[in-house]
Amino acid sequence: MSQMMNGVVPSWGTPEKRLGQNCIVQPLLTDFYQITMAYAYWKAGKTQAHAVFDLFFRKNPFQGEFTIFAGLEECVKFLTKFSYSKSDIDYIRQILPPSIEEEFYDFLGKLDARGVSLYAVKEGTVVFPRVPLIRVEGPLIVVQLLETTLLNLVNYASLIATNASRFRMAAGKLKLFEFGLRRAQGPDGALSASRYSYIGGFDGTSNVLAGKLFNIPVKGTHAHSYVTSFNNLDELTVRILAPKSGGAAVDFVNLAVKWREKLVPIFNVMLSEASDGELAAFISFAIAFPNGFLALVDTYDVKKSGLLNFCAVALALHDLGYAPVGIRLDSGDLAYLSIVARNFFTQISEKYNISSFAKLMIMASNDINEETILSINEQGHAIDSFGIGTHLVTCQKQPALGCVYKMVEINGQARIKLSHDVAKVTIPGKKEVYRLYGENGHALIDLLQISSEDPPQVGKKVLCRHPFQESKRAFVIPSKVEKLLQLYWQDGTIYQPLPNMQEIKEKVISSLKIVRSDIRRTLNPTPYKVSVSDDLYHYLHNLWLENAPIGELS
Ligand SMILES: Nc1ncnc2c1ncn2[C@@H]1O[C@H](COP(=O)(O)OP(=O)(O)OP(=O)(O)O)[C@@H](O)[C@H]1O
Ligand SMILES: O=P(O)(O)OC[C@H]1O[C@H](OP(=O)(O)OP(=O)(O)O)[C@H](O)[C@@H]1O
Ligand SMILES: O=C(O)c1cccnc1
Ligand SMILES: [Mg+2]
Repeated sequence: MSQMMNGVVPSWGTPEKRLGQNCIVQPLLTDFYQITMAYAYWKAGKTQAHAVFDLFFRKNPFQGEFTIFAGLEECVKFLTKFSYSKSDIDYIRQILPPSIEEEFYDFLGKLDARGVSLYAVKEGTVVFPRVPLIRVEGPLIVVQLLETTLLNLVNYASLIATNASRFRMAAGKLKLFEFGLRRAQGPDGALSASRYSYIGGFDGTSNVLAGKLFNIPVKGTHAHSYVTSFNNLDELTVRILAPKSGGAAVDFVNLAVKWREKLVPIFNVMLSEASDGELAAFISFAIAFPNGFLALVDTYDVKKSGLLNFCAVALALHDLGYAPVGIRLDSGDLAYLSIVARNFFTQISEKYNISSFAKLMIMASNDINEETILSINEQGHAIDSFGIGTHLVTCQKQPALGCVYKMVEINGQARIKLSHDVAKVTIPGKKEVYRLYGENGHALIDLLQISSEDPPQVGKKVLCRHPFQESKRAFVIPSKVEKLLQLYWQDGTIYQPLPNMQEIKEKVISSLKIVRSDIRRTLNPTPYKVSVSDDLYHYLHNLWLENAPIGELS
């Protein structure tokens, strides 16, 4: 059975949608320390301070070497409605100490994001460690207050989109359906999982609310409980079905039973081994959905019962002019059973001259992860689609992406965050990011520059340096230069149209194509290079020396 929602609804269209997932994305969806810092900044007279923050991550997830950036639309929408309501202020008053000056609450009540500018990489782009995905500029207090919410909106979205894109790469052209609602991290996790796995390459979801809110195709089969709820054929109260082209209804139960008897020699089983309850369940489901009959065949025994019962009902439907859809396997050796099923379908197709029978859909589910798909591919199989829940939505292999939000400039002065771990030292200053392409269309390197530097030019040699290892540098002559950070929000308006879900989905596909296959592969992928310009290299290291205290040995 399958349902597809039609009509193009922008993913942020109607007021109804605004009340959906996003009603919980509001200024109080933050860490308390942002609000205490806001007071301390205010008290310290920093209301006019102007800051620049970068949002970036340091390590790709899933032992991979790439990440898909997602969540931008939600970030921009958050800015459009960033302001504290009266009840928000009343609540903040309750949680802050009584010593807080009353004027601070007046100040908070008037805050909004009109003074903020937000630059970002396009949603759906393949991104790499240390590259600023979002640059936020504006009044210190406001841009600080945005930190937690922006990170929350980007981290899981990007993690899921990346996970989904990895499943997509493993599955090739096979269909992928997200079945994770029951296993997801709460209702919001589930909705985000459905939305961003669709962006990352899935074809549909079982999550009905996600379908309604985001216009994602909704798909579904049935559960084992539907099968176990039937004991025998006598229970069936509705027993007839009219042919698809109209006319008198026929005894559909009888038709299916006759087919089952005829099929017994093909399946080489004893009729007594096949479950009558399962046959009754399949018959009733086919009567309910004659045009979308897809049956779960592993409740009792795939070979001895499920496939035989399915084929009997599918052939009865075919007699009446309906096209059955296929089966779902949810246990056992999925590669092997899919081949067994396909062989039966092919035999029946040949014996009864029904070509469509050989192409019945075989869906597999049951705790599937990226490795299962890769292994099943190696073994050989006849699966057409996968239903994937737990491993996709919980990102079991790596449950969080570590995006951080770091101050890089205050009042025009660059800021650096030092660390004993060199990889954690921030790259200071307001920066631009350029993606430099080689002749074959593949991305060669990302280059971070101080924003006042001239952009690199096509055909002109540019020195790209490793940010921390002096000896690692390379000259690049780019065939194409792409400026990654674009302005999305300024002066209280959305500066350029936000792409819809379909466009973001396409961006993921086109963006992955520009990444070399050795960077994309699962096993020991090659790291992509992210570099700094020579000027930024010196700027960074001078500031590092200025800020690093000189120790004394004793
Ligand atoms: N051909 C295959 N190659 C690799 N992994 C497979 C293959 N077929 C199934 N799997 C995976 O093996 C695991 C089998 O799960 P498990 O051991 O719980 O058995 P099961 O089939 O679910 O049994 P049951 O439902 O009867 O308890 C699942 O994670 C499934 O995705
Ligand atoms: O395995 P996942 O990737 O999470 O995919 C979703 C699972 O959810 C359903 O059953 P459920 O696990 O609830 O019950 P069952 O496996 O015992 O049938 C379905 O049959 C899948 O097995
Ligand atoms: O429709 C299905 O088959 C389905 C939906 C959710 C979870 N497991 C299976
Ligand atoms: Mg299961």
